[in-house]
Amino acid sequence: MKILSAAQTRQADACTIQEEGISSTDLMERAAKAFTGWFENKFQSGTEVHVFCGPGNNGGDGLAVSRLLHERGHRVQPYLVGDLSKASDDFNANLKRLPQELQPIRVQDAAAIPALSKSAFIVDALFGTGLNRPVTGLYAQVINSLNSSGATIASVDIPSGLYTDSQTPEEGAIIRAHCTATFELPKLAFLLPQHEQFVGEWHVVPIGLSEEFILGAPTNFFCTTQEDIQQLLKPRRKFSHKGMYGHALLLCGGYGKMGAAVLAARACLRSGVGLLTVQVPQAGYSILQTAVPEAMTLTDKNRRHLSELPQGVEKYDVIGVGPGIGTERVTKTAIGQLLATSSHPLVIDADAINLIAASEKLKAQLYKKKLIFTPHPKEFERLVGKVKNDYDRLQHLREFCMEYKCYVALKGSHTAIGTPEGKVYFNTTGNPGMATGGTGDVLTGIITALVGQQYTLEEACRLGVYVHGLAADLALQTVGEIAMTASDVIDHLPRAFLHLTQPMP
Ligand SMILES: NC(=O)C1=CN([C@@H]2O[C@H](COP(=O)(O)OP(=O)(O)OC[C@H]3O[C@@H](n4cnc5c(N)ncnc54)[C@H](OP(=O)(O)O)[C@@H]3O)[C@@H](O)[C@H]2O)[C@@H](O)CC1
Ligand SMILES: Nc1ncnc2c1ncn2[C@@H]1O[C@H](COP(=O)(O)OP(=O)(O)O)[C@@H](O)[C@H]1O
Ligand SMILES: [K+]
Repeated sequence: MKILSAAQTRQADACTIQEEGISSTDLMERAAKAFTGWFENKFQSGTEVHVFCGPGNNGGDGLAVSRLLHERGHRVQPYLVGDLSKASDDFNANLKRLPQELQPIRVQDAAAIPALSKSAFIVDALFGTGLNRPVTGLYAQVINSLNSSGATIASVDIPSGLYTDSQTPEEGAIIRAHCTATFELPKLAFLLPQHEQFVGEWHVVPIGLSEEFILGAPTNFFCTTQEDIQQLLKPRRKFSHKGMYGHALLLCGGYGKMGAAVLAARACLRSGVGLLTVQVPQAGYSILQTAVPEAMTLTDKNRRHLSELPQGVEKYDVIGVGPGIGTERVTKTAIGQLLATSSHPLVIDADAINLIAASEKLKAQLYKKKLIFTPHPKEFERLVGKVKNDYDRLQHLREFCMEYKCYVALKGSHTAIGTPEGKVYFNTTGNPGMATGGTGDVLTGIITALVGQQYTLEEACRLGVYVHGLAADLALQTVGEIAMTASDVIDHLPRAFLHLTQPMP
């Protein structure tokens, strides 16, 4: 699913109106109905709803929502905020359509807002994607007052004051919504951790914008949907054998961190790899053989750390390296050898990233390789330097991938997958139960297995990250967020793959 800019969203609205031969008021009615349906579904009926409307079309939506909620039996109070001399035509049309009983309150001073009960609902329709400067003055006072009211805030399209696709200036006030229903497509701002406090839980509500326009609109940003992933999955062939699903090598584990190798290996095997060899320091031999009998185990000459590559490293179809390996000098030498000798795809995680990040010599060896990096945000900053904010991080992600022609799965709540073409795919599965040691090792194992099965590097990243989060979402039903461990995620990989391979409805 594409993510469009604010400007493209306006064009999509205009194009839809022209294509369908409808008026902009008709499209607004559609948007208001979609919001109202979502709101009622979420909050049930009979509630007290205060709708705050700004002067533009977002405010117009608010007025239409007020009318529709009133018709459906809610106790509704609309508010008109600010200078109405500039009100949009569709705002005015919807103001006229308000029934007699709904007398709006004019707010020209934040003091005009009555105290709202904590059980009340606020619909935030002050500004949408047409915001063109930071919110200050009266509007900021209103926003601050609503934020501190304690009532539940539901934003129409986007929390008012938040920029859709670029950094909101610090001086601008922003609504802190509990939830947001956005029209047709997710907005880039929703996917960034720095906006969690503003956006809350968000949902996309379709309003039938022009498919043709969306299809042709250029963008670098996408959200991965289940449908996208189901189209990527390759069924196993009846006469296939293990040799057709790749022989993967994992270089993982170190003294005291052999669990990282076990987790990556178990996840790799649960993700369909044909054969798996794991090389661990000598101290890990019995651990691996006992914990993961399906994997072949090689030992390093070093007792505690990775220090060498196995013989015949070229025979493996893919190599996953990093979890638990530490940053000893001997390990750095081994990573250097790996980058120098292997022509096969590498999945590079954890301390392998840290070692590369700290060495210009190793970085210089990254060119012309088939590489996937799976850093968390700290590891990513070690690679690219300190970032200023989440937009800056995205820009660094795109530049790093374009420079080294590599893939990076930048992990987080919405893991962002950067590609050599400068595109970014945001993941939509996963939950905070995954914020626990070892879940990243699981991801390394999954992606390594998928590359081994001849998925392209891009497919392996998107599918791997999606199924990793899906397994955790399925684990929620039995273990919940608090008790979830990395092993629970592995244990739910079978259900996650089953879920994806079942026929689409
Ligand atoms: N187009 C369609 O058909 C559909 C659109 N839809 C809905 O429309 C929304 C977009 O509407 P929009 O483009 O009218 O912009 P909107 O967000 O209401 O704000 C613009 C107004 O605010 C003002 N203003 C801006 N920044 C300001 C600031 N910091 N402080 C103070 N004022 C500021 C600006 O005035 P000016 O810049 O001239 O001062 C102008 O008056 C979209 O999110 C969706 O909800 C849906 O109904 C589907 C159909
Ligand atoms: N709040 C969250 N919501 C969704 N996914 C999360 C959340 N926190 C962490 N994750 C996922 O969990 C994994 C954590 O990886 P990482 O930090 O490398 O852990 P470790 O190094 O302990 O294995 C990543 O895939 C990340 O996307
Ligand atoms: K809004």
